[in-house]
Order: sequence, then structure tokens, then C-alpha cells
Amino acid sequence: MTEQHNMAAPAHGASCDDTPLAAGTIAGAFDAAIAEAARFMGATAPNPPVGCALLDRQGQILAIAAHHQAGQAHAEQNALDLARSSGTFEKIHTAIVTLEPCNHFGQTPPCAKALLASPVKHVWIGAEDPNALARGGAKALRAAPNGINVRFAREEPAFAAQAARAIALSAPFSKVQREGKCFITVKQALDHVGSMRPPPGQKTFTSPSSLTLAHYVRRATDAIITGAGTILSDKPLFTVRHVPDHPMRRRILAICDRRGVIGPEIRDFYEQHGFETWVSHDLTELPAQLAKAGALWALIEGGPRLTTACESLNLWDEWLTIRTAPGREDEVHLRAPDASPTALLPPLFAPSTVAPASAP
Ligand SMILES: NC(=O)C1=CN([C@@H]2O[C@H](COP(=O)(O)OP(=O)(O)OC[C@H]3O[C@@H](n4cnc5c(N)ncnc54)[C@H](OP(=O)(O)O)[C@@H]3O)[C@@H](O)[C@H]2O)C=CC1
Ligand SMILES: Nc1c(N[C@@H]2O[C@H](COP(=O)(O)O)[C@@H](O)[C@H]2O)[nH]c(=O)[nH]c1=O
Repeated sequence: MTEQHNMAAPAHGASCDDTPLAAGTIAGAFDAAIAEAARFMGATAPNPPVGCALLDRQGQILAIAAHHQAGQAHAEQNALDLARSSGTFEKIHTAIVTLEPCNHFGQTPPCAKALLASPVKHVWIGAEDPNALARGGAKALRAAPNGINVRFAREEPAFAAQAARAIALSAPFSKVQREGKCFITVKQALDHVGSMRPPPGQKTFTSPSSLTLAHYVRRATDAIITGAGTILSDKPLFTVRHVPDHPMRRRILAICDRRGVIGPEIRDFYEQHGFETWVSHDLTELPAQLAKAGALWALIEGGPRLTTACESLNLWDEWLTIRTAPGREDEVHLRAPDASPTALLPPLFAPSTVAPASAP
């Protein structure tokens, strides 16, 4: 499709060998890299989740990889290693990265340098790095003597959806970088009369698939904020059970308790379940305190009092409502900015799998 080739054409011309891939192939690989990165939301803090796909000249995916955990290799390095170990390193033609490759020595060497040491000719970037310390990878790649063609997804109308998803993927990280506050998602289950209170003897009332979604959100977030009322009435576990959890992770449970009813035995209970437990007197301070502690994204699972406080204090970025009604499937409603990380979770975002190698 000529039109697609034109859309993805490099700024300064290219030799035959350097012909850019078709837009459909790039969009599919972008989505695959985003989905791979999204699997690690909740495991990478204080780093952002990042994904990378490497393609050959025919648009065949050679490697898809993500950043798994702070201190470990970045997505680009993991993808380059995969290509190396499968013997396809020399075929690398296009790299798709959800976040601008880093250009600094942090806990790992610069990804821009690693890409420069590969035969890559085209690099597509999903979102700018909001971290002033690490950014600059695009500039470094452009300055390469072998002339790598570097483009951002937002520059290309065909990739508007991919650009928005890449921004969503790093929205919690961006909020921490820009405001020093973690990203907040409120989850609220409502029954058919609009009550949050479960029937006697139950802690939840939403359907199994809604609980799966709720557990995906728990897995993707670094902290849960709840209220003392919920702790005392439900003794919730707050663990991730409906989907596999990240094996190694730090998770904070912040309990809002202005009257001092949460004793050490309750804290111990949650510590035993793997939580770092905080008791807070002021909900409004938590987003900054959590960001300072390295959390990117917090989930509020509180009762009517805490949820109402959140709404009146305008202390949320996304609001996930799950409404049940007898004889009907649950309705899931997400009030969120365009850049919604919850919208990237598997029950809500099903990328049409990777474009086949021969696809235009
Ligand atoms: N359907 C759903 O999605 C959910 C339902 N629930 C249900 O909710 C019920 C419990 O709810 P509820 O009793 O309202 O308790 P909450 O879980 O809302 O907790 C209330 C606590 O939060 C404190 N709090 C409120 N505002 C602030 C603030 N700005 N800063 C710090 N602390 C604050 C309150 O302090 P103070 O007393 O001083 O106001 C109180 O200690 C249970 O039945 C539970 O099953 C719970 C979670 C989710
Ligand atoms: N009622 C309700 C929810 N409520 C939240 O889930 C907590 C129970 O968590 P756990 O002990 O881990 O199963 C409960 O105390 C409250 O915080 N969540 C939902 O997805 N759907 C529901 O209908």
C-alpha cells in the first residue's frame, strides 16, 4: 500500500535496504510491545513499564520484550538479547519502543547506545521520556553517523492510537515525574440500588469477570489505599488471586484511619500477606508520600466514606465503576483521561495480535 509507505517514510530519504515498513505492520508491533509492557505494570516501580519490538526488513517480529523490574535490563536490552540468542541480531531493521530510549547510565547502561550497536535503521518511539535525567535517546540516535531514522508515534496520524496507548502506559510515571504524586485509580462496586455495601456475610458482590478485572488492577498498581471502616467490617485480603501476581514485588497498603482504630495486630496481618502497611491520618498527603516511597500508581478500594472523600477532594485520575444488576451482566465504566493505564489491562485492551510478517 503506497499510501502507508509514504506515511512511514523517513525524513531524509533512504536507500532500498532502508525502506520503512508499512504502517499496519508498525502499528501491530507497537500494540504488541505495549501489551508486553503492560503485563509488567505493578512490577517495575519506580521505573515505568516499557516494551520493545524488533522487526526485520520484511516486517517479521524478531523479538518482543519488556522491562521487568527496576535494576534489571531495560526493554530494548532484553529485546536485543533475545534477537542475539535466536541468531537474528544482524537482521534487525526496525525497533519499536514504547518510551524514548534512555541516554544515561543509571542502574543499567544507556539503551540508545545498545541500539546504536545494532544494525537498526528505523526507530519508532511511543512517548517522550518525562524524566529529564534519562531522556535524550532520540537525539543520540539521530546523531548517529549511520543515520538512524527516528520518529515519534504522535508525528504520524496513522499511529495516533498507539501514541495514546504509549502515553497511557507511562501515565503514572509521568505524573510522578511532573507532580511528585502517584496516579490514582478509584474502584467502586455498586449494586442495583447504587449501594457499595455487600449483602450480609459477603465482602464482594460483583461477577467473577469483574473480580478478575479488579484483580488485574490490583496487580498493576503499587499501592492500595483503603479506609479503617472497610478493614474492620470486611477484613479484606487485598491480595491478587484471580490472576497470577508478579512473583517479586513491593506493595504498600495505606489505611486511612483518623480515629486510631487500626492496631498493631491488623498491621501484622497485612505484613504477613506481603504488604508494607501504613496508617494515614490524611488522605490528601498520600499521593505525594507514596510517590516519594517509589510507588507510581495507587488503587483506592475504600468504602462509601473514603470514596466520597476522594470525590469531593478531586483526588483521582481514573474512576472505575462496576455496577451489578440482577439478571444482567455487570456494567464496567471507566471515567479516565485519554491516557488511561487501566484501559491497557487485558480484559479491556485486546490488541489484534501481531501483524503477520507479510501483512501490509
Ligand atoms: N463496593 C465497594 O467497592 C466497596 C465496598 N466497601 C464496603 O464499605 C463498607 C465500609 O465503608 P466505610 O464504613 O464508609 O469505611 P471506609 O472504608 O470508607 O473508611 C472510612 C475511614 O476513612 C477515614 N477517612 C475518611 N476521609 C478521610 C480523609 N480525608 N483522610 C483520612 N481518613 C479519612 C474515616 O475517618 P473518619 O471516621 O474520621 O471520617 C474512616 O476512618 C463496608 O461495608 C465494605 O464492605 C468497601 C470497599 C469497597
Ligand atoms: N464489594 C466489592 C469489592 N470490594 C472490595 O474488595 C474487598 C475484598 O477483597 P478480598 O478480601 O481480597 O476479596 C472489600 O473489602 C472491598 O475493599 N470489590 C469488588 O471488586 N467487587 C465488589 O463487589
